[in-house]
Amino acid sequence: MALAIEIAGIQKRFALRHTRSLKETVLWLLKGRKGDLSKTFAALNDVSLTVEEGETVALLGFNGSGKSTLLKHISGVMLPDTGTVRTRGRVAGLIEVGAGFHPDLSGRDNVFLNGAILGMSEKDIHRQFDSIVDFAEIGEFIDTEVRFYSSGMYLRLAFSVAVHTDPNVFLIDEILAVGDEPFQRKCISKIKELAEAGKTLVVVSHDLELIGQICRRGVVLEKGRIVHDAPVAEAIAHIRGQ
Ligand SMILES: Nc1ncnc2c1ncn2[C@@H]1O[C@H](COP(=O)(O)OP(=O)(O)OP(=O)(O)O)[C@@H](O)[C@H]1O
Repeated sequence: MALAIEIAGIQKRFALRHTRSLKETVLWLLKGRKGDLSKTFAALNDVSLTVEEGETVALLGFNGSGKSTLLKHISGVMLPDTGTVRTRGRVAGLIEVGAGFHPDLSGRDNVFLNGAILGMSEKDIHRQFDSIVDFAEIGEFIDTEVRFYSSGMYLRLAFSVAVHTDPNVFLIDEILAVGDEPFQRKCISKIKELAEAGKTLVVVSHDLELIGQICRRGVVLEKGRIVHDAPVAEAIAHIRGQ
């Protein structure tokens, strides 16, 4: 099997923003700005992960463990400080609701904008347009500017565009939570369909029941490091401390 995702030794540091006292700042200036005034921490630390084509992987871990940051590196919206991330084929999904949408454009224009960002040709988007709007159940609101959309409506349109791009690698962050129950069910069955069609899935969720249904493999992160990589039931048991 070919690799869909290959992550080698990545590190990502963020600044810990906290207010410095006037004294600390003056001392720092007097010392000729030597040293770093702001502290940093590693949100991802020496993370290596390979995912084969067709695998369904859950990223698990407590709040702040680095799951979303890792997903953003796979999608390419974030770059590592060191190490490499390689993906094969078209990568799409839902990481942040509304990312890639322009608030002043209508739903219709955003379908074209977002579809293009995700690598669809204009012809493809025209061909799929009705199906995208049908799946999203946006109806007559398709010509409304998306800044007037509710978060659930954003999610519907973004999810619908993403699944219609025919991605090789599909990424999903917690995001489904803003959809209502019928739409969530519809998304979950679509995600299962993608998995059955041999697409690679990487899912971040605290809903362990759902994760158990969708994914076969579970990767557990703790303070920016991978601490467990196992069949999903085992990874879930690890998270639950069993
Ligand atoms: N752009 C950023 N700038 C600074 N710090 C960030 C940034 N993005 C994430 N972080 C920090 O990196 C750490 C990991 O965040 P991340 O969102 O990846 O965690 P997570 O495992 O997805 O958490 P949760 O389960 O709460 O969603 C957190 O401490 C977070 O505050």
